Amino acid sequence: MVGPLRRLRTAVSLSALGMWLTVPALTAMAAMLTRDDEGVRAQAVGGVLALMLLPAVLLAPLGGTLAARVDRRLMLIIADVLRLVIIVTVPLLGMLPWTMAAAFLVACLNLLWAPTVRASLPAMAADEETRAAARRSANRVLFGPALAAAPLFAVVALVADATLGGGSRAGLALYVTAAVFLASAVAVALIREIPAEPPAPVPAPLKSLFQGAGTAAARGLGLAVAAVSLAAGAVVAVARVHAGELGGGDAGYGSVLAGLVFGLGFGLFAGPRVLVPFSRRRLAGLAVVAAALALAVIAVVQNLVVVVFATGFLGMSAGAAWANGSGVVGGSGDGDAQQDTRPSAYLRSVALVTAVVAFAAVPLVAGLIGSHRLEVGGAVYDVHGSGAALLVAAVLAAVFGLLAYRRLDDRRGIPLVPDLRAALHGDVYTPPEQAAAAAAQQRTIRRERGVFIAFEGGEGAGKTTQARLAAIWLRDHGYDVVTTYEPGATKIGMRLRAMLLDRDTTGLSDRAETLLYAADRADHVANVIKPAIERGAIVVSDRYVDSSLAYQGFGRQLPVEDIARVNAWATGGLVPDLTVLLELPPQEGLSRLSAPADRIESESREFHERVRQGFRALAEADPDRYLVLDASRPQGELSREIQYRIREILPDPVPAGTEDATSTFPVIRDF
Ligand SMILES: Nc1ncnc2c1ncn2[C@@H]1O[C@H](COP(=O)(O)OP(=O)(O)O)[C@@H](O)[C@H]1O
Ligand SMILES: Cc1cn([C@H]2C[C@H](O)[C@@H](COP(=O)(O)OP(=O)(O)O)O2)c(=O)[nH]c1=O
Repeated sequence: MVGPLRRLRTAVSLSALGMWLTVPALTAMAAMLTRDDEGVRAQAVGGVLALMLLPAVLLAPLGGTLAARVDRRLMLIIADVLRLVIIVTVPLLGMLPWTMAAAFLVACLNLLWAPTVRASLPAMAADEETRAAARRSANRVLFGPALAAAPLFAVVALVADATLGGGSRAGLALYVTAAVFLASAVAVALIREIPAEPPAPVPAPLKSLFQGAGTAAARGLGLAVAAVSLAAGAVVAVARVHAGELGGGDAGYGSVLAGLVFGLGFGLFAGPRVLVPFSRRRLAGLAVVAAALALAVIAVVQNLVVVVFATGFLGMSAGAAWANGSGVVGGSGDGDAQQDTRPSAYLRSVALVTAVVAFAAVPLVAGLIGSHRLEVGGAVYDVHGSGAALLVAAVLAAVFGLLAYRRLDDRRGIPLVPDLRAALHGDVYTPPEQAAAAAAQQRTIRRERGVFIAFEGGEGAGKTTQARLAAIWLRDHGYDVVTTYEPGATKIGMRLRAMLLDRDTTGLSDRAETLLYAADRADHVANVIKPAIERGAIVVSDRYVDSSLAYQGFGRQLPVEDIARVNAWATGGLVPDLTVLLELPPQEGLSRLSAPADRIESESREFHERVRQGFRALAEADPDRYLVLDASRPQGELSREIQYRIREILPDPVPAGTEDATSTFPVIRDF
């Protein structure tokens, strides 16, 4: 049954193409019929557009109910044929009132046709899986052809310009549209049967609007949606007239519409996928403001190419605002009636009603303002009514957008620019005060527990020696000390160490090596370091995270931030209280070693030099946490310096609470 489904999809796509073509074709006709009076012209175009949306606002549920009563195949054919007939009569009669009536009637037929399509596509599917896919693809079938319709209209307009005289130009697009409907009707007729599936109920836009948003987030988004719908609606409403003023004609009009639909499609697709660490709500608000700015550019810059690109940007911003916004309220955002929620129905109603208002009001305002020639300081400006009306709409959209941004903002008090910059680098921004407070809190928490000291440095720098000396000294002072090392301090760790350091391990990728060290570390922290710290012990570790940053980051030249992130996750963010860095030229350290070189030790000289520089850079970036020592100095001197520094961070050797216990100790008296 996949065959018939595909055939139906093709037929319906053709019909959808016809539906989208009627928009520019009918508006162009209206513009042509009123070409002598600029004010009337803008209003005629806006009127046609508003009439095309009005049925969706007023009659949407009725269309759905009616569609459910008639045989689907018949309904699709009737809708195609009637639309064809109406469209063909428009250029034949060449009258504005009929053009406007045609817009309304075609839109009513669209209203019968669209729910039929939604119910028919899944019904043609053979099994449940294809049925679900067909249901999901219904939007693509209905809206996708808009992408083809705008450029097709532009091409038809160019052809008409080149071949036909003034009066019949706008007619060609309508004849093409009629032909597309005819092709669709024939294609549907060739399909033998379309089984019925119970139709999904179509919500009433005005009722949704009246019922309200339901949630505060949806109310904020309502403002955002109103703003982008106003911006996009304003452009569409005056695009024909504005393109004419900029010397573009119908082809220019088609290009502007193409810019809008392609931008919109791209924004809907890419919107949720960009700047992933960034707040979706903030992004939705910003996208609205961007759309308003694009509208201002369209209003002010009198150049058709700029206008086309700015319209594309406007569409993209509007799409991104919609996609991110409807994600916030949990709606499907793509008009899928199957999973409709109250907020998403509300948002769609807001979009629809605002667009109708924009279609009707923006040309009216344009007509009221009219065209003027301004002379400011010798320079002459042509002020077109359409441009001025767009500017008014842009200001309104910007105000709505800013209000929406403020209402939606879920990161109040966090400055936008660093937040954006961090998101561009793939991070979530934390303000310095917050980060410092968190770090301080972490430090006090750790202090109340145990202490964690790491020894770092290149090969043969003396880490093992100094860690051992420090542990002996601490134990002498009555501390519970755990000495440990990386890699390989746990059972699993030992096996990882063997893999990592065995010279027979060949071809291990740098990333895999990083992850194996991190895996060893995760096990080490969970099973050795953390339990010891929690019971109040002092942990002395020979190597820790910084080794990975230096060896795998600087040595292997992998992105250091990535390694830091992986290790932060592996260790649950455990950072040493003190890191002792023993600094030594690699040649000197390597020459101290007696055992045969392992896999890492036998790396090149440049590798070890980079590791050394890496350690230095890490220490410089966080001087409070590091004690950097010249490891070529005598052992005794070094261990004394280390002791001085450790003393500063040591807790009271008698654990807190012990004194209380002692004071209540029964006194032993000698009777
Ligand atoms: N400050 C020092 N000066 C000279 N030799 C040292 C010093 N510290 C350690 N050594 C020697 O260098 C070698 C490597 O020391 P070790 O502590 O195992 O280094 P690491 O653990 O950093 O690889 C050992 O033979 C050790 O005795
Ligand atoms: C902990 C760790 C070690 N290494 C390397 C550095 C060393 O060359 C090697 C083993 O550590 P090392 O301390 O040199 O072991 P030993 O002193 O017992 O030979 O592992 C990394 O590359 N990344 C890491 O994260």
